Amino acid sequence: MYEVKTFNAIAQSGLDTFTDNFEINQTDEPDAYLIRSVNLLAADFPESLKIIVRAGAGVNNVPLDRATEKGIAVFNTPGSNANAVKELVVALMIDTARNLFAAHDYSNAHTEADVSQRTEKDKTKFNGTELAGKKIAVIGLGNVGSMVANAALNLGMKVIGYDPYLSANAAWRINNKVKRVDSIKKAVKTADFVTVHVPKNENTIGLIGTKEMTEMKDGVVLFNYSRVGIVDNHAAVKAIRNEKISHYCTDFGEPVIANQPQITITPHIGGSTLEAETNGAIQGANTVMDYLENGDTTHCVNLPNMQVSFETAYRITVIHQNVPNMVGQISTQLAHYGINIENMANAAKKSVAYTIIDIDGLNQNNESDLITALNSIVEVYRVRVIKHQ
Ligand SMILES: NC(=O)C1=CN([C@@H]2O[C@H](COP(=O)(O)OP(=O)(O)OC[C@H]3O[C@@H](n4cnc5c(N)ncnc54)[C@H](O)[C@@H]3O)[C@@H](O)[C@H]2O)C=CC1
Ligand SMILES: O=C(O)C(=O)COP(=O)(O)O
Repeated sequence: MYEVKTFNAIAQSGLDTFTDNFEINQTDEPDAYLIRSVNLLAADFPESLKIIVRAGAGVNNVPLDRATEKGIAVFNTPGSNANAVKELVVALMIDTARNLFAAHDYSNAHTEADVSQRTEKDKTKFNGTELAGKKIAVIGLGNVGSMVANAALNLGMKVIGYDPYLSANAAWRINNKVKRVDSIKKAVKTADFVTVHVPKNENTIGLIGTKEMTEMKDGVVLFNYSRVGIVDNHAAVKAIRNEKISHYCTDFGEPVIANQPQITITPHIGGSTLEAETNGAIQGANTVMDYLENGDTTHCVNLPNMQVSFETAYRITVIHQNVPNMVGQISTQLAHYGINIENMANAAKKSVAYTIIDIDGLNQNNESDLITALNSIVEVYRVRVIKHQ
């Protein structure tokens, strides 16, 4: 029986996905965390913890290097909430183009009797523009960005995309009418709307700052539905004052942008739909089960992605440093305990590697000695022995 501790609101349909081999509880010694936006950057992890699954996209709330060194695999559920973000960005583009929030506030501002009078009175104040024919720059063309780009094309917009690290899979999803360019400057130069859909990391903090805003067209509408800090909010406030930006929409409030008519702040609700929460929770539960029962690492963000069919009675998995002679050291220990390897796979991702060893026989008396011996290899972060279900 594996124990799963949850943080944040995890959809019941996801919790119901777990089989009887898993128990959801708030134990201090869980095998798995299933989380959303909880900030774990300063958290201590219990020794029992083997996997953290972020139901959603962004893993900037998890200390990835520290998790790796503790032998904890970290996963996300890519794409599970992308459509929700896309629809919100499209809604806000229409809102800003048609002055929807201001029009709503105007109609309701006074007494009930005023509402009908106001219906015709000042409507020219709220004249808008249409999206068709306008240009949008999409920075980051992954799960969310590709959907925003394709939706914008369907609305009759011209779309320019910038993503220097685009995966082949993501590239297939993008309509070939999206014009791809090789710099942010080229992407934003003539765009009426600029939207950013990149992960938050050391390379993307301040990705859109004063310099990039200066390169934008006067009157641009800017969106940050990625993370706080990817767009420099201080620079955005200045650019609004200078009439460079006409409206800024973001999912991440900060005091510097509070209570300003040209700034729309939503309280991090990009992925908050019934459908997205359901997708993320079900995908997350399946990920927890697959890793704990099979050792597979599809969509793992800190280990190489491996999927090896589990045909034998036992599987040994080892998370270790990516240095020479690891496979040699591991197989020497297995030989020492008289264990014959049926199948072995090894892959690396930057400084970390993952080895899967399938075996048919394991003397139960030797199991803990074997684990101790493998764990005593200094470059090893974690060893697990999984019994075939
Ligand atoms: N507001 C909300 O509720 C939500 C926010 N997000 C945020 O949006 C981000 C993107 O989400 P997904 O599209 O699902 O992730 P993704 O991983 O599918 O796509 C991210 C894309 O950004 C690209 N990229 C990375 N660095 C870049 C750079 N410097 N310049 C241009 N492109 C760059 C990558 O190549 C990738 O194609 C997440 O990391 C998360 O922070 C995601 C979902 C919900
Ligand atoms: O998936 C993401 O990256 C999100 O930002 C969604 O966050 P949430 O799960 O709604 O707290």
